[in-house]
Amino acid sequence: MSQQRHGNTPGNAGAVPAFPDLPEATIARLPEYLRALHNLAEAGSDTISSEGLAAAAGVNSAKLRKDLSHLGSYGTRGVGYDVTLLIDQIEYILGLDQRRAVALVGVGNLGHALAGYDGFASRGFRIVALFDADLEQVGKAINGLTVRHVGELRRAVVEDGITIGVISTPPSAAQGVADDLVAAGVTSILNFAPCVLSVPAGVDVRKVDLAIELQILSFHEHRKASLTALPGGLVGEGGNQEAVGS
Ligand SMILES: NC(=O)c1ccc[n+]([C@@H]2O[C@H](COP(=O)([O-])OP(=O)(O)OC[C@H]3O[C@@H](n4cnc5c(N)ncnc54)[C@H](O)[C@@H]3O)[C@@H](O)[C@H]2O)c1
Repeated sequence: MSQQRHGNTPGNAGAVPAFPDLPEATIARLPEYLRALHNLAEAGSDTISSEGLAAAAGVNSAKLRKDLSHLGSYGTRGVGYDVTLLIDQIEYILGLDQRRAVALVGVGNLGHALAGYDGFASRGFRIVALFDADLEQVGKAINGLTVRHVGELRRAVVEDGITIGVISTPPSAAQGVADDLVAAGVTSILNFAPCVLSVPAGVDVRKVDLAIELQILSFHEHRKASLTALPGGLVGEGGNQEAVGS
C-alpha cells in the first residue's frame, strides 16, 4: 500500500501532552502489533516478551522495541509488555477507540466484497454507507446497508459523521468521487482504483494495489531464479516477509 501525504498530521489528541511524532514505518507496523496482541489476548496471555510479540507480528524484536518506545512503552524487564495495556495504547494512537465511520463508493465486484466483509468492525471501523452511480446497484442491500445513489454522498457524509472514504470505482471515476468526498468534508481516502488522486492539503490518501504487490513478488521470483542459476545458489539467504502496506 502506498500513501500520498498532504498537509500536517493531526495535532494534540487530548489525553497525552503531545501527540507522538511517529515515523511512517512505525505507524505501518502498529496494526501488525495490534493484530498479534489481540490474538495473544484471545489465547489468554496477560504479558508478552518483546521477542514473543516480534515473532507473532513477523518483525525483528529490536525494531519492535524501538517502535514501542515511541509510544512510551518499554515493557518490564523479565516480564515483558502488558498485553491489555499495549492494546489500549496502540488503539488510542491509531484513533481506533473512536470506531470511525467509513463510506464506500463503487459497489461493483470489489466494493461488494468489501461491503460484505464482517471483519472491519472488530478492527475499529464501521462501514456506514454504500454508494454507486449505477441505478441497477442502488437499492440493493448488502450486510444490512442499502446502496444509495452517489448523488446523496455529500449529505450522507455530514449526516452520518463519515471521516474516511473508500473508492472502489473504475479509475476514470475515482478523481470525481475523491473531489465529492473532499467537498463533503472527508479528509482520509483509501483508493483501490489504479490511479493517482489529486487532493488538497490536509487530505491523506492511501492506495491499495494488489497488482503492485504481485509485481514486487514477481521481482523476487526473478531474482531468486537468477541467484539459483549462479554457483552456490540461494544458500544462506533468509526469507523476506512484508505486510501489504509496509
Ligand atoms: N487495488 C486492488 O488491488 C484492486 C483489485 C481489484 C480491482 N481494483 C480496482 O477497483 C475498482 C473496482 O473494480 P471492480 O472490479 O469492482 O469494478 P466494477 O466495474 O465491478 O465496479 C465498479 C463500480 O463503480 C461504480 N461506479 C462507476 N462510476 C461511479 C461513480 N462516479 N460514482 C459511484 N460509483 C461509480 C460502477 O457502477 C460499479 O458498480 C477498479 O478501479 C479496479 O481497477 C483494485
